[in-house]
Amino acid sequence: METLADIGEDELIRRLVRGLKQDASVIAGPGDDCAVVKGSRDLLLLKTDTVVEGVHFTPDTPGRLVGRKAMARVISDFAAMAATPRHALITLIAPPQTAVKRVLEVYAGLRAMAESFGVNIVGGETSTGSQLILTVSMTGTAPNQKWVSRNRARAGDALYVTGRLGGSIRGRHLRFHPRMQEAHWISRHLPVHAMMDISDGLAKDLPRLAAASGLGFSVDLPSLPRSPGCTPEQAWGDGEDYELLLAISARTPRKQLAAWHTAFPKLPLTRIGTLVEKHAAPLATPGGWEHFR
Ligand SMILES: Nc1ncnc2c1ncn2[C@@H]1O[C@H](COP(=O)(O)OP(=O)(O)OP(=O)(O)O)[C@@H](O)[C@H]1O
Ligand SMILES: Cc1ncc(C[n+]2csc(CCOP(=O)(O)O)c2C)c(N)n1
Ligand SMILES: [Mg+2]
Repeated sequence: METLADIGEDELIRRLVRGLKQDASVIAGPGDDCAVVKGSRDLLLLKTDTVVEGVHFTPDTPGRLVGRKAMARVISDFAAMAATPRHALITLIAPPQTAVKRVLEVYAGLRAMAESFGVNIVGGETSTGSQLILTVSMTGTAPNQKWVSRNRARAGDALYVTGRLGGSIRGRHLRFHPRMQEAHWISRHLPVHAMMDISDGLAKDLPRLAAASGLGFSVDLPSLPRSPGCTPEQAWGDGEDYELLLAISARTPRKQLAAWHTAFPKLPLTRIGTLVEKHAAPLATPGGWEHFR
C-alpha cells in the first residue's frame, strides 16, 4: 500500500489539486503563497469548520464521504445565512502511514460537493498529526446585501424546521444535502426573522437561536418531524441533521406557507413551536451534542 510517507508532501499536493475545476473568479489557485480571487461589491461572508476522525467520522468511513461531509457542513452554514458560498481553503492533517488512496478519495468527495454548489477550491494547507483532520474555510457572498441572521427574531414568532430530525448517525450525517435552494426560497418568500442550520441537535441549537434574540421558546416535542424509527427525544437531541431551523412572523399568511409545498413537494416544513419572552419560557428538555463534556 502506497502511503503519504512514500510520496511526501509536494507530490501529495500535486495529486490532490490536479485538474481542479475553477471558474473565472479565480486568478491564482493552489501553487502560490496565497490564492488570488476577484473581489465583489457584495458583502463577504466567512466560515471555517473542522471534522476530526473519531469525532465526526471513524477510520472505517469511506474517504469520499469524509470529504463530502467536511465540504457540505460549511455549505450548510452558508445556506443557513441564505448566502452563496464561493471560495474554499482546505487544511488536511493526516498520519504519515495513511494510504494515499484514502486521501485522494477524501479529496474526490470534497471536490464533488464543492463543484455541485459552485465552490472553487483555491488552496489550503497540509500537515501531519495523529489522526485524520480536515478543515474547510470558505468565503461567500450575500447578493444585494441580503442575508438572514440568527438574532432578529421577535416574541411570538413561529418556529419551523425543514425535513425530518434524528437518527443521523445511521448514515445521514455523511450524506445530507445542504438546504441551499430551500434557504434562498425562504429568504425570498417568507417573512423570516432568524435562521440557522441544526448541527448540535435542536436541544442545543434552538436555545442558541432564541438566546441570540434575547428570547425563550416553547416547543412541542411530539410534534417534531422525525426520521423513520426515531423517538421525539432522538429528533430533539441526536444532532447533525443539517436541516434549517427558522423563526417567521406569526402573521405569515397561510397561502405563503402553502407555496413551500409546491416549491419542495418532497421536503416537509413543520411548525414545531413558538418564540416567547424569556420569562415566559417553559423549562426545556436537555440534550444535544457538546464537544467537551
Ligand atoms: N476558536 C474560535 N475562535 C473564534 N470564534 C469561534 C471559535 N470557535 C467558534 N467560533 C465562533 O462561534 C460561533 C459558534 O460556532 P459553531 O462552530 O458552533 O458554529 P455553528 O454554525 O453554530 O455550528 P456549526 O459550525 O456546527 O454549524 C460561530 O460564529 C464561530 O465563528
Ligand atoms: C464517530 C462519530 N461519533 C459521533 C458522531 C455524532 N456527532 C459528532 S459531532 C456532532 C455534532 C456536530 O459537530 P460540531 O459541533 O463540530 O458541528 C455529532 C452529533 C459522529 N458523527 N461520528
Ligand atoms: Mg451552523
